[in-house]
Amino acid sequence: MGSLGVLTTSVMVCTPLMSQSVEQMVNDMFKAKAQGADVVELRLDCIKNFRPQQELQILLKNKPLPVQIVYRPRWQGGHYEGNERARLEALRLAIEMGADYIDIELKVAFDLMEEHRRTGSSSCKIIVSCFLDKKTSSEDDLSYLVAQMQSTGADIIKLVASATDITETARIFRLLSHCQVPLIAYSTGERGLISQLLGPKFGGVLVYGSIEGNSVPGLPTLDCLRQAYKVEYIDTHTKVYGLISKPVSHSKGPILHNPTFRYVGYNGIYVPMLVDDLKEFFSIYSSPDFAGFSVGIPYKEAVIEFCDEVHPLAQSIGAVNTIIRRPSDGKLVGYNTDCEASITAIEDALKVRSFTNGRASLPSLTGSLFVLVGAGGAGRALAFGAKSRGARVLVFDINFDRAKSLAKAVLGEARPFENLVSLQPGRGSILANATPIGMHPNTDRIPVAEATLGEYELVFDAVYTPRKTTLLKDAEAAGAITVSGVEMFLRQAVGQFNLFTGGKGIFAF
Ligand SMILES: O=C1C[C@@](O)(C(=O)O)C[C@@H](O)[C@@H]1O
Repeated sequence: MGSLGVLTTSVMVCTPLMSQSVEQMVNDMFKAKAQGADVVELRLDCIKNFRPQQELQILLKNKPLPVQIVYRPRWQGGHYEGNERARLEALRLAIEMGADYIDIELKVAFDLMEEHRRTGSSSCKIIVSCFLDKKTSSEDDLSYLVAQMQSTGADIIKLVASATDITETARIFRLLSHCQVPLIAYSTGERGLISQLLGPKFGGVLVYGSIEGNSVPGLPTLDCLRQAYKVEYIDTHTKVYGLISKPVSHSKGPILHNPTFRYVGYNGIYVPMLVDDLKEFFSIYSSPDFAGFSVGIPYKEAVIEFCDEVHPLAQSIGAVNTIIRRPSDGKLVGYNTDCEASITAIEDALKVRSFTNGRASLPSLTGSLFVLVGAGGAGRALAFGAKSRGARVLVFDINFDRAKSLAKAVLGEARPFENLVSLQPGRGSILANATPIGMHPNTDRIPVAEATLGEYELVFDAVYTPRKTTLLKDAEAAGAITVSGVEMFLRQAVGQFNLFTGGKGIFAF
């Protein structure tokens, strides 16, 4: 097992503040400090009717931690629309007044740097920055820009590119690894999030995090960076694990796997990966640094094609939710930890009910009717689990062919989705939802008719955000035993964690 990453003192966590008034900006600086920021970026261009002379003084006098001053013009994606001379004058003033860092755009950097060198006795460090808008830039373009920024003599350079696909972020990692000058580089948006989280592994000097309640897409919160990811422990040896999914932001995987890695002293990080194209993804992130993956909706079946080997259970289910890059030969090996996770969660709930009712015999699924809604990756795992315990599986899916094919594989039955609302399953049946119906943000939907819920002995929902879905609430009201997707989530994650760390039986239920 790897050892915990080395505590790096070089990575700084910075909070961009876009407050609209100076008072709010000062308040937010204190909030950022309390939440773990090392430095704040003050976006002067967001302050309404900003008056540099008076207001810079207030900001710099009251700063509780080092500040980066940014006065971003419209032509670089900011809000400042006024005169360019006045803007540069404000930046000069900030240097004189004791700003710790000034951010200047590449286009104006040569002149300002020259002036700073001539007059410069100040300790203010200059960040030369460049923002690339929507269109994707080639790696050569990016390297050229970095070289240009470096040639200004900047203390730090900053490059921000938008990412239309997670694979574009790999360019950022290569730039970070090769740059001679301290480099801040990241891709924006949800697809670029890993550039923030993994930046320190590849040599990035700064990670951005937002204060609670001011969330920005693609920007983790300070609390998340400090508590879940512990960015200060990420080093070049840190192994990367990620959840490949779309959507991905609902996952609780990062807040479960990261602290657990640390708890057992394993130098790993687990990050959400919003993937659009599996083929492209696996071809780009093929290095041993990317040591393993969880697989979420909608990719659990499709991902099999990209595995070099598939564990027999996952092969028979036809769905993989865990992939390990085998250290000895780099091959991708697929597993399924969903199947045992979901079935044992259901069995344990039945056992608990049986004990509390004082029944002598242990309940079993043998012979029960198992009504499954959703024949995707999670549904397949449930169907195979139920079948292995001797249940009769009845499958519904909006895609009837998909339902039929799963029913055939588990010697069960498929019925058209429209029939689900009128299904009368009979007492003692089990209902399992394996569709995203009811998942955040569309939490008020349920996959079956509420009136039929009273017939089920147990209702399971694979959805775990929210923890208690509307389906589970209604089922509980109808008297059924309910099993939350959180149970399945935790159990599959334990299986995954043991595979990731190679530490057989570290945790078990
Ligand atoms: O179904 C799930 C949940 C999950 O997608 C998540 O949300 O973290 C992770 C998957 O590995 C697992 O099979």
